[in-house]
Amino acid sequence: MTIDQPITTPINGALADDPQQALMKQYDPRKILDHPEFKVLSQTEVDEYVAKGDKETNLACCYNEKKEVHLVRKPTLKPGKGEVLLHVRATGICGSDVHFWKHGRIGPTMVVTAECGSGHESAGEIVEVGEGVTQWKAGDRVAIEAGVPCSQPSCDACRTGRYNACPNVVFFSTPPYHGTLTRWHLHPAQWLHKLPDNVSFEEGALCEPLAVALAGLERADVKLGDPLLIAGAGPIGLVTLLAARAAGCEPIVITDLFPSRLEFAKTLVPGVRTCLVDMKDTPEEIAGKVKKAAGMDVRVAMECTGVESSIRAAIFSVCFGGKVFIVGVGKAEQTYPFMHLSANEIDLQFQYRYCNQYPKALRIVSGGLVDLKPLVTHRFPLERAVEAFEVAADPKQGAIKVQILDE
Ligand SMILES: NC(=O)c1ccc[n+]([C@@H]2O[C@H](COP(=O)([O-])OP(=O)(O)OC[C@H]3O[C@@H](n4cnc5c(N)ncnc54)[C@H](O)[C@@H]3O)[C@@H](O)[C@H]2O)c1
Ligand SMILES: OC[C@H](O)C(O)[C@@H](O)CO
Repeated sequence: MTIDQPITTPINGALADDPQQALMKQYDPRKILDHPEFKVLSQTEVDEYVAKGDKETNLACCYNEKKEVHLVRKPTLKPGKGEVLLHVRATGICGSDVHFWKHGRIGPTMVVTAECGSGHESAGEIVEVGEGVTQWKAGDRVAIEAGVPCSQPSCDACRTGRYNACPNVVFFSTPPYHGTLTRWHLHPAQWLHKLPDNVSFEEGALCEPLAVALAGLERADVKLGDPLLIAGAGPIGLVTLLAARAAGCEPIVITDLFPSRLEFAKTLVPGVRTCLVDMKDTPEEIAGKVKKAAGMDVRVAMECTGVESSIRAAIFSVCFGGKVFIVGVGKAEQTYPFMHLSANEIDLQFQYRYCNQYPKALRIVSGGLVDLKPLVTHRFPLERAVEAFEVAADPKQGAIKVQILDE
């Protein structure tokens, strides 16, 4: 089933002889793009695969620099030393996947310059192990860690365990690296996490956004009984809500611009207090609503929108000595109320992905502290991944988490 293919041309200057860049070389996107098997598929060709009941071809979903999203046929590469080949069984569409499709970039460095495979919220089943892999066998069910750092002793970030800061991390579905929204995916054996028997592939895939939430709550140092604000009831705000409830925060106030998102939050966590934000509200007015809903100033605000006015509102919502923890990603330059921050000893803290969170996420889900299942509102087979993207990108569809499943 698998083909070995040498690297041909470099992309984005990613190739070098530096041992620290070995991983980037291993995941050089040109291995896929230059391969004779690689092909952008027309709808007719996709329909033919469906009509034949084909479950072998390596279909994947790519976005590109022309702001298109489509299915492609990819080569199925053979697992090398230390790698495994996975059958990806569930993948969630992340806001960043949609953003790369629609806008072609996130910030100055993550730029779509070619066909790029989407998806990094995935779980799957091992089908083949490469040389030297002893910890896994065919049939094992795993959550796929979305970012693989270089793990070189010369890398401070990796050596000290803060591997989200690794400058050479291969983060799947972040250009130039292809994603995990594909039928057959190669992955380093040590960056997989065994799914407990009572955790489904869908929940395993959701451990990626849960890892974001857990990293945030851990670094924000939230404690039992902390009054908490969560700004934004998108998937990240909602997994943060689930985890914050499990961590014992009380009261929790969640904000959003859409009543439907707040209603969803209430069904997810009964007892959560909600606060509808009007675009015309000033940050001080939003803070007034939040305090009224909480009945007090909150101690920590988990900001999950990245929107400047929402961050300002969070700053005005926290108590003296409180903290605004910014998970959301927004405008490159933003203005915050310096004197208010200073006179109230408010900490601002930021987050870039996560590290060391998957094992904890899986324990929490397996142990029943967090139920991720209700977050999946839409499911599509791999062959209909483009439709899945359209639903995820259209707010009128009311999706929370769209997942692509492959039997
Ligand atoms: N720091 C990280 O490592 C990391 C990781 C993943 C996601 N993110 C970021 O986290 C944010 C949330 O991700 P998501 O997938 O939930 O996004 P999303 O866009 O699906 O959800 C954002 C939610 O915030 C709401 N919102 C927007 N403006 C608001 C405002 N002014 N006040 C209140 N609510 C408002 C929206 O209605 C929406 O429901 C994004 O900015 C994303 O880029 C950061
Ligand atoms: O959870 C991880 C995030 O979605 C990624 O950092 C993404 O924003 C770009 O790589």
